[in-house]
Amino acid sequence: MTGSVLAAGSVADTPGAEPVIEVRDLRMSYGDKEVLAGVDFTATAGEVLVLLGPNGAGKTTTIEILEGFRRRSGGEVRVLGVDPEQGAELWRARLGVVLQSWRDHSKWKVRELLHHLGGYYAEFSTGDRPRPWPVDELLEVVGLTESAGTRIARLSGGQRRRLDVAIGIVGRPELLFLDEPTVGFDPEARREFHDLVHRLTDVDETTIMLTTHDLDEAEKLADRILILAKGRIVADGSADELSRQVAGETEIRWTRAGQRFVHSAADATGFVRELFRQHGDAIGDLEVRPSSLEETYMKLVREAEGGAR
Ligand SMILES: Nc1ncnc2c1ncn2[C@@H]1O[C@H](COP(=O)(O)OP(=O)(O)OP(=O)(O)O)[C@@H](O)[C@H]1O
Repeated sequence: MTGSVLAAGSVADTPGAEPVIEVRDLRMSYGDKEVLAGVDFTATAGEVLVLLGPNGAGKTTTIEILEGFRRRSGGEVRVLGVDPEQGAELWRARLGVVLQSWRDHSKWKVRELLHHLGGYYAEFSTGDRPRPWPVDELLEVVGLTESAGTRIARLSGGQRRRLDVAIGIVGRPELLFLDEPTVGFDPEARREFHDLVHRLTDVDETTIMLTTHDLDEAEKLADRILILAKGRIVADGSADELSRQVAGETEIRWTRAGQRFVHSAADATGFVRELFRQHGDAIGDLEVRPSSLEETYMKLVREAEGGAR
């Protein structure tokens, strides 16, 4: 890997300039089956990246490779400046990983478990980032204060997921991976979780990479959305940037003579101009709506899969 664009130390002299995640031409096959066929992206400090893609696209595989839990077939990866396959204990302490629900330790009480796990991070404490997160503060942050003395086996699904998040952040990670974090959350828990994500990035400048199938959630949380399809990143940008990337999707609605009309146009401005030229004052209730993330997502995935638009 010597001489590559990812060579360690290439930008190390400029504090803060080094990307938190750098992925170049990442490839992964399971046996004969190629799941990742050349994935490229970067993440910078404090960004929230949302990885979207159809079932089986390779989102979990990608995240597991970045976490150092899975060996890649090819390509170059740096996470916090380190190849995850070489990641030592100190590197691991700087990462937070929220796995699917924490099933063991069901007899432990919430506070005990967090206190216990947090203990492992004390030796990695720094002036900038005192570790671990004080348990009471952490309980407050994830909304589990009232369940502090509850045995894990007795938590509801949503509370358990909050505990998963608490476990992921107890070491005050610089980079946090969340794989479908809000599955099973009720709307209130979901909103609180979104607030928590914003707090983590605002207060601690934590970089967050998460997967979800909830496009509304993606739109609310993401600084950048990555769409993975057919083994590649087929779109990379904010929700607005992605919708601009997809042409012909602006929806125009209006009423005229008591009737409702809907039309999709690539050149919405031109269409509206023509509409007024023809019908002028007869036009009412005009709405021009850029395509939703769902429409954009569907279109980009279908294009990647070579299907009909
Ligand atoms: N350990 C494994 N051995 C063989 N194939 C695997 C393994 N793990 C995943 N796969 C396959 O790789 C592909 C990608 O799986 P992955 O779980 O990464 O996708 P995903 O995008 O996270 O999917 P979902 O949205 O359904 O969670 C799937 O076809 C899956 O069956």
